[in-house]
Amino acid sequence: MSVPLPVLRLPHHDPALPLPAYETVDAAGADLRACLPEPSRAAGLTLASLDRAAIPTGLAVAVPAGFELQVRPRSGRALREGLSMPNSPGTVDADYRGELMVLVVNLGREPLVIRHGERIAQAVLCPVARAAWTQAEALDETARGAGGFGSTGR
Ligand SMILES: O=c1ccn([C@H]2C[C@H](O)[C@@H](COP(=O)(O)OP(=O)(O)OP(=O)(O)O)O2)c(=O)[nH]1
Repeated sequence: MSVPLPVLRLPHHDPALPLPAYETVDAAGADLRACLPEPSRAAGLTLASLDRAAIPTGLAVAVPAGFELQVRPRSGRALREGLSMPNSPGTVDADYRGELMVLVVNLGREPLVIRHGERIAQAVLCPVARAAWTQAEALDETARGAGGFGSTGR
């Protein structure tokens, strides 16, 4: 299924950077690139261990109603360096028109550098079902009941 997703290059977007793209035919996520502010473009942005930052993409999107865009970490740098997202998966709502941001956290022990133009996260377009929250007096019974948190197999 291919869903049109309008994407705007904001005025500070670096035109040399490509729009998000799927790297393989069946990739679920399109990679998002860091679009750093001009002063940090040459050196990149250094994140100390356990530091967080909101990384701009320079892009805004209009997610169609009935969908959300999930922003997720990429596995490679997560494994190698601990580059993660404190809000993973980030939720981009269908009515959001601000800049698409990637919240990152350095879970590694060493500082890491986010470079301008680097692919720092991936965006997955997902259908959303909205719940009609209705107050109830009782819930139907199930075999699991209130068991959870490792209750099975004991
Ligand atoms: O990784 C993310 C997460 C969110 N957003 C944008 C789009 C989203 O629609 C908006 C609000 O996100 P969220 O609902 O997660 O934030 P909140 O803390 O609940 O704030 P709000 O009260 O604005 O909803 O921020 C991003 O650009 N990247």
